[in-house]
Amino acid sequence: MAEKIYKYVVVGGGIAGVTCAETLSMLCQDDEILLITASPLVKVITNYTQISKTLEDFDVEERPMTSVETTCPNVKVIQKVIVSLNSELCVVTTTDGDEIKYNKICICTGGKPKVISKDNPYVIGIRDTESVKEFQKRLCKARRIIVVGNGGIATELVYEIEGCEVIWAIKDKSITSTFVDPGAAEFFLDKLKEKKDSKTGAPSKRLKYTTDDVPEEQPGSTTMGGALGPDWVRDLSMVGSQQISHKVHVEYSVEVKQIYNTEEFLSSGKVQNVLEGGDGEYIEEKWPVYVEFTNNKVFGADFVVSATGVVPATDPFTKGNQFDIAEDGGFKVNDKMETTVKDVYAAGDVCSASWELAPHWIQMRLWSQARQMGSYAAKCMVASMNGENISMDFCFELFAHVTKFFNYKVILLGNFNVQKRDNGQDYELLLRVTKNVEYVKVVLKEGRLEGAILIGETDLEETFENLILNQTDLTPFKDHLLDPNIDIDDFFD
Ligand SMILES: Cc1cc2nc3c(=O)[nH]c(=O)nc-3n(C[C@H](O)[C@H](O)[C@H](O)COP(=O)(O)OP(=O)(O)OC[C@H]3O[C@@H](n4cnc5c(N)ncnc54)[C@H](O)[C@@H]3O)c2cc1C
Ligand SMILES: NC(=O)C1=CN([C@@H]2O[C@H](COP(=O)(O)OP(=O)(O)OC[C@H]3O[C@@H](n4cnc5c(N)ncnc54)[C@H](OP(=O)(O)O)[C@@H]3O)[C@@H](O)[C@H]2O)C=CC1
Repeated sequence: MAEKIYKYVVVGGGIAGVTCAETLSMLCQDDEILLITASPLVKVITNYTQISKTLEDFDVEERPMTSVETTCPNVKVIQKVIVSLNSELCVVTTTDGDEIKYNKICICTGGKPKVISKDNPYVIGIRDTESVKEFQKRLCKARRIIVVGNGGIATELVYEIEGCEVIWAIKDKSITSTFVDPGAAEFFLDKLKEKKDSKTGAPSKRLKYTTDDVPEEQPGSTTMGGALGPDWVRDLSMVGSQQISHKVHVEYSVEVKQIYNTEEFLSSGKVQNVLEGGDGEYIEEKWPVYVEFTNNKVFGADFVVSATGVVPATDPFTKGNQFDIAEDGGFKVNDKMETTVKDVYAAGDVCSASWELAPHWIQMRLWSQARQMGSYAAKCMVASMNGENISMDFCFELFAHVTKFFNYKVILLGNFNVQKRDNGQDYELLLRVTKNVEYVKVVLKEGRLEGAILIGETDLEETFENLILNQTDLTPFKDHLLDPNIDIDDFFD
């Protein structure tokens, strides 16, 4: 019998992989598509709505992997971990020695948390459902934890945790710096100090599956499940062991210098630093772990959460293959989502966009981009198979992200933090702030809109999106752009 060769293979059961497989299934209804996932639960997008040209909203559900076969009958899903790729022979090998042949393959293996002091038992990272369970198990007994990092996970955690003191250690001079500017950070600070009565927002109505509902993971497998995403904190109990509501201390402009266990610390001769740096009231207590920061202050805690970003999970594929790897560790992909190895595509957190990026688009490892890349990669694979040309998807024209921080709606558009700075160009910032209600910042370059940060219910997103895309010269209207008494939609009609 002839050896089976799959025309299309997709690796990864996260948003990028599942979207890629679903799109392939739709485009090639006569072909069998193989989706290989290490995790028994896959991530599926539901309730997708396009809010505007580039802004999108959707829910994400974790479902048993077989659900993809139900909705896409020409997709076969198997739970296996890929350990190597032979790109010459177009074969991937799994932990149990199975060899799978492909014509075209898309790697969507996501990322792993970039955990500081990875082997320290008191330091944990958060990525998937299992790691959150571990976090909750520890939190319910904890009186104080240290959260290191200043991005999405840290921001969501420090806002949600109750009944446990949080020391939030950040490298920067302002909070949430991966997403917002210092002005918006200041706007958020009130919420950080606010006493929380109970969880705000409606509980998620989504179905929840756990790994107990599905077959066991393969023995010996350490591969993680898909990354968590929007709303991951909403249904979770984030309560420690103390009778306190919400107590966060931000330690600014620091990095971790050293981590000690109790014995190491007590014999280190640095006990005095706790008195100087921490709240003196805790000096009598013994903590399981002590963290010394670069400002020489030391804080004791029950455990440390390292929310310090992700490293693309390229490992099993790189050995013996000539992949170009970007500085951030991802597979470099071109404008057709092709890696530098023939017939190998990559999408989602595992890849690094290495085409000439549109002026108002940046890559951030986000749920929406995983979906967009997975879908576009599938289209590129099919176009290549059919010898057709394909133009870049419109979603890569403008960076657009909707999320929620400190219970505010947050919309980020374009070059919102002047991440892409043209040297020699003057950028002008316009601001409109109403304390506890909204924060609006726009970035102008030569009178044209470059980007915007919209916090609160501003209703400005669609107009600003158009202004960035059209590059309208706003010089004559600049003074009215953020005037709350002017209906900006009418202004530009
Ligand atoms: C706590 C948390 C909160 C987040 N919140 C948001 C948010 O609010 N908004 C937002 O936009 N983004 C958010 N993100 C980011 C978002 O979740 C990711 O960008 C996105 O899910 C990445 O999808 P992916 O498919 O590329 O990778 P993943 O979801 O990581 O999926 C990778 C898949 O590959 C599989 N795999 C890995 N290695 C192998 C292998 N060797 N063999 C076979 N299979 C393998 C894994 O099991 C998994 O199924 C959050 C991330 C985290 C961790
Ligand atoms: N609502 C949303 O949109 C959310 C999105 N996410 C996404 O999930 C992924 C994982 O989240 P997260 O881990 O928070 O990653 P992020 O990339 O959002 O943030 C990581 C943070 O850790 C800092 N950092 C990196 N290394 C160190 C270090 N050694 N010591 C101290 N700080 C360090 C980074 O600073 P620097 O940048 O200076 O290196 C950055 O502030 C990200 O892709 C994120 O975008 C997560 C939660 C919510």
